[in-house]
Amino acid sequence: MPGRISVQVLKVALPSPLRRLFDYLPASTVPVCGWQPGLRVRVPFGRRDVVGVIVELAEHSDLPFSQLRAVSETLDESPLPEDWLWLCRFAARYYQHSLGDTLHHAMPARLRQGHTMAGRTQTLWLAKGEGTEDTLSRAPKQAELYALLRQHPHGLPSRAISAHGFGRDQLLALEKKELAISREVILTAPSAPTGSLLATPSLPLNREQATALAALHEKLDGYHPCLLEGITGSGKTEVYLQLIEAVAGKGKQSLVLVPEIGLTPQTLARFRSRFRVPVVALHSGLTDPERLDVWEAAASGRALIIIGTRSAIFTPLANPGAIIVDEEHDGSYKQHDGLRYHARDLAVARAHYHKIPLLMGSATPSLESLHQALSGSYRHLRLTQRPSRHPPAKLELIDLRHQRRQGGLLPDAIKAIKSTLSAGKQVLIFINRRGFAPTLACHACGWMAECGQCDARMTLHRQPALLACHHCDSRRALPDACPECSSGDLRALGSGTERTEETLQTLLPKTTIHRIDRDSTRRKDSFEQVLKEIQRGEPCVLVGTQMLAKGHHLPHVTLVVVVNADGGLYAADFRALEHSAQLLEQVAGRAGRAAHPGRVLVQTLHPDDPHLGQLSEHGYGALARNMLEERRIAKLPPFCFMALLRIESPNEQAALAMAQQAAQALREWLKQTSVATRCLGPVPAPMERRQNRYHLHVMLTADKRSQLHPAASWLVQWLEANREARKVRWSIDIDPQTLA
Ligand SMILES: Nc1ncnc2c1ncn2[C@@H]1O[C@H](COP(=O)(O)OP(=O)(O)OP(=O)(O)O)[C@@H](O)[C@H]1O
Ligand SMILES: [Zn+2]
Repeated sequence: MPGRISVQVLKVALPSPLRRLFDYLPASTVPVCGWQPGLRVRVPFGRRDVVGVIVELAEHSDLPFSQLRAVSETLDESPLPEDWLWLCRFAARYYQHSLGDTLHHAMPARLRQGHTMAGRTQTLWLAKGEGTEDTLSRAPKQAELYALLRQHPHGLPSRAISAHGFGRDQLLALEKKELAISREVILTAPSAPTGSLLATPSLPLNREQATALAALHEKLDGYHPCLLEGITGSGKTEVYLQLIEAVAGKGKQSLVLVPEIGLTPQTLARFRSRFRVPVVALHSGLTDPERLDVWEAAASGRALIIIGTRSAIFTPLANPGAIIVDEEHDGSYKQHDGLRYHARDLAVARAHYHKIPLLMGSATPSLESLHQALSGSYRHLRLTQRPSRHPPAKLELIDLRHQRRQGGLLPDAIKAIKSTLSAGKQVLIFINRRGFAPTLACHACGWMAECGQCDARMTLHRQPALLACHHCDSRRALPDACPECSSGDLRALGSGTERTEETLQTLLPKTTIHRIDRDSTRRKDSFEQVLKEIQRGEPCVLVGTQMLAKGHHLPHVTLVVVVNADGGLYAADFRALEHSAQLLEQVAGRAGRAAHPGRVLVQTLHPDDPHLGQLSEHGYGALARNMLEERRIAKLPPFCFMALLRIESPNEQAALAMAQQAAQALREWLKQTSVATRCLGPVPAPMERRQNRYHLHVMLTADKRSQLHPAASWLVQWLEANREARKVRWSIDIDPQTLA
C-alpha cells in the first residue's frame, strides 16, 4: 500500500492453553485510540472467531505476512485497564500459565463474549467551521463523515462513527483541516459523598484495635503489608471498616476479599449499613451484566468499596487505596484448576504494584503469612482480647476410645447438649462428613462399598437412600445384600451429618435440629433462611460441616461439639495438621461470642497427641509457632518453595512413562545448569485412581523462589514442546496448597 512505511503486527493473546501469542495484521479500520496493547479484538482462529487481547505491537512476525490473517473487529474504544493487564501478566508469568487463558479467566463473561464496555469517559466528535463541498471535494469519505457530524450538533461517540463505517484516519484528517474537534466527556462522575462517609457511627475501639488502626494510618500511602492476627471474635472486622473509612475519606478505593462462604448477606449488610457510599459486591449470585457493571464501577472509580471472593482480586481499580484479605488462611483463596492462583498472594503483588497498604486478617494465620510477620517482612498487628470479654473457650478433649457412641456422640457430649438446651442456649455440632455414614460394610465378610472409578469408599446417604462417591460424584443404589457373600447383615460404618441429625431427633424429639451441609443447602437461599432462624435465638441444635465453622457470628451458641478431631493429625499431607488446627480453632470460636461464655468439647481417639494438646491448652497461635519450627527443621514451606507437576491419564502406563520422562529431562537440565532446584518423583498421587484416571506427581522444591521459577518454566516449555505429552493431561501448580 503506498504511503505506508511499516506494517504493524499485532501480537494477540487468545484463550488457548498454549503459552504464546498469535500474530495478526491490523484491520483496515484503525481504532480511534490507535492500535494499543489492551484492546480486545475479534480474530479468526482456526475455523472459529475468538475474542483476544492485543498484548504487543511489533513490526515483524516470524511468519511471512502472506500467512497472517487480519483482525476482524476491534471491540474496545480504549484499552482495558492498565492495572488489570499488569496483574494478568504477572499472574500468567508467576503461575506459568497461558496469558491468553489468564486474561480470559480474569475478565467478566460479557467481555469474554465480545460485548462492548461503556467505559468511564467517552470521546465525542463534533463538526467545526464551515466545510464546503470544495474543501472536501477530493476526499469523498471525509465529506460524508463531515456531513454526518453536522447532523449531530451534540457530538457523536467514536463507536457510532466506526459503526457508520468511518475510521480514525478520516477523523484525524478532518481534525487537521480544523473541520472536526473531539471532546472527552465523563460518563459516570465518581459519586464523592458530601458530608460524612458513615451511615452509622463506627464503634469506639478498644486499646488493641486502636493500636492496630494507628499503625495502619501511619502508612496509608505506600506498600505496607500487615498481618492482623486476632483471636476469633476480637473485632478484626471493625478494624477493616475503620481502615476503609480512612481510605474512602481520601477518595480512594478499598478492595475487600472474603472467603467463599464468608460473603453472606449478613457480611454485606454489615459493610453496607456502615457506609453512605455504595458497597459493590462480586459474588456467584450476580448475572453477567451485573458483574460487568461492578467491573466498570470499580474501573471508573465510581465504586469506593468493592467486596468479593477469590476472583475479585482481578477487579480493576481506578483509584486504589487499600486491599483487605479477611481470613487470609482460607483455602478458598486458592484456585484448584486452570490458572491455579492464590488470591492472597496476588493481593500481595498487587498492593506492591499500587504502593498501597495490604491488611490480611485471621485468627488462624497461614504459616506462610505468620512466618512473614514474625520475620519482619509484614507488620505484625495483634488482637488478643474479645470486646465481649469472654475469652475463646478452651478445647476440652474427650476420649473416643472404648466408649459407646450414639450418632457419633459420646455420653458426655450428649449430657452437655441437653443441659445447654435446657439453659435456653444453642448447640453447634461440627462433623466434617456429609451423608449418613462414611461407608457401608458387610458384617459377615468385611466387604466395603467401594467406588468403581476411584481408590475410595462410597458414602452412604439416606436422604435420598443411595451410595455416592464424594470424589467423582458417581452414584449407586443401595444393595439389599452383600455383593460378595450375599449376607443381609450390611451396616453403616461411622457417622456423617445425616446420622447425627437422625440420632439427635430421636434423643431430643422436642428440639429443632438444623442440618447444614452441601446436601441440605443445595437450594438457593436455604442456608440464609436457616441462619436467620438461628439468629432469632430459640434453643436448637445445628449439625453441620465446615460451612458452619467459619466466619459466622452465632451469638446464641454456647456449646460446640467436634465429633472427630483426628482427620488432620496423622495425614500424609504436611499441611493437613495446619488446616485441621485452623478449622478446629475457627469452629471453637463460634462458641460464647456474645453475652455468655462458651464450652467446646472435642472428641478424639488421640487425647494424648501433643499437637492437639497444645491447641487445646494454648490455642492456635502457640501451635502455629511450634509447627513453624517443625517446618523449619524439615525444610518444608514456608522454608522452601514448591511446584507440583500433575500428570494424569486413563492409561496408567502412559501417565507413568510421561512422568518419568519429564522428571528425567528436568534432572538432566538441572545438572547442566546451576539452578538450585530439586526434583522428586514421580510418585503416585495420594488417591492414585480418580474417576478412572491415574494421577502422578513430580515435585520441584527449592530453597529460594528465584531458583524454583526457572526450573518450573523450563519444565513447562519442555512439556509443551513434547508431542508425547499431548497424550496425557498435565498441569503445573506453583505453591500447591495440597498434595492431592
Ligand atoms: N470496639 C468494639 N466495641 C464493642 N464491640 C465490638 C468492638 N469491636 C467489635 N465488636 C463486636 O464484637 C463482635 C465480634 O467482632 P468481629 O465480628 O469484628 O470479630 P472478628 O475478629 O472479625 O471475628 P471472626 O472470629 O469471625 O473473624 C461483633 O459483634 C462486633 O460488633
Ligand atoms: Zn469415585
